Amino acid sequence: MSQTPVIDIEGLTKEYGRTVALRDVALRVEPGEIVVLLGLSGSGKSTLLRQVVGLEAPTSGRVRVLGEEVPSLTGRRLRALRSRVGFVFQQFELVPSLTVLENVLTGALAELRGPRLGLWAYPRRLKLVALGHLDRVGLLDRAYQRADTLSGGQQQRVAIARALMQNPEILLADEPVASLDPESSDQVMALIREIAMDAGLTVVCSLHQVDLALSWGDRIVGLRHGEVVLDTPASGLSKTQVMEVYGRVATSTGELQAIDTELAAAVQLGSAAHS
Ligand SMILES: Nc1ncnc2c1ncn2[C@@H]1O[C@H](COP(=O)(O)OP(=O)(O)OP(=O)(O)O)[C@@H](O)[C@H]1O
Repeated sequence: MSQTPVIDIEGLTKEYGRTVALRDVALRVEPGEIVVLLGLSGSGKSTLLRQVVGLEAPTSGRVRVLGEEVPSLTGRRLRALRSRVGFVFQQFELVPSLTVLENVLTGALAELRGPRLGLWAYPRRLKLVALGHLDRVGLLDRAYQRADTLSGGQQQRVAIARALMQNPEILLADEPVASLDPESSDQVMALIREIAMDAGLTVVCSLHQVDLALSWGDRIVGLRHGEVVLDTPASGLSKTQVMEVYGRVATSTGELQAIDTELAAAVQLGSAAHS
């Protein structure tokens, strides 16, 4: 018997003027699944993630998340839903001049209602929780350092610790490794997967690298021009099969070239990692 999905999207269309960013998208995500949204730039990945937390209204369709009809939520009920969904971004979005620990603590601001200036302003209980999350992401020894003194991969791990402060049921990650080198990318994706498995978190993560999607996702949902063109378990799937799907649906030489370039880069990275 299938469980109640944590995300249940049907017939979702989002238009920005004449641009159709999402067209009749259906996506059902079960508790604990790690779903990778895979697609070239502009395929609609970020738009879809924004819909999950009600950052924008859909043009049409249904978006149900954790049992709530997201487009109908406003005010306190929308904030309540968002507090159950952690978000990690490509550019980390840390406050550079604050310490690592303060950045993690900002993840609890919704619970505290209102800003806090300085470490002393946070309850000791939350500071201990934040230090625990920093330990979990391997950065306990950096707690009192300014965030901007860390590497990109470390900053993304701080952002993950910050998201964990919400004790989320879903983690959304929008191209979390797009600014990182291959080694840090792998580390961050491994960490997201480990944390999700430990905590029973549901993850929806957008990526444009086929290799990473196959290594770290349970399921791959391929988007192209706002439409779902692939929805399949990752295990047993080869890079060539993924690219074949994109190849079949590519409509222009330019698009095929972009796909080829991404595939070549993925193959190169894969062979470099294994040599
Ligand atoms: N606020 C907006 N206003 C107008 N058009 C938008 C807006 N947001 C997204 N779009 C358009 O919608 C389409 C999908 O964009 P989206 O950012 O969701 O793609 P993406 O797959 O996340 O791309 P990337 O990997 O580059 O982030 C694109 O054509 C984009 O230009």
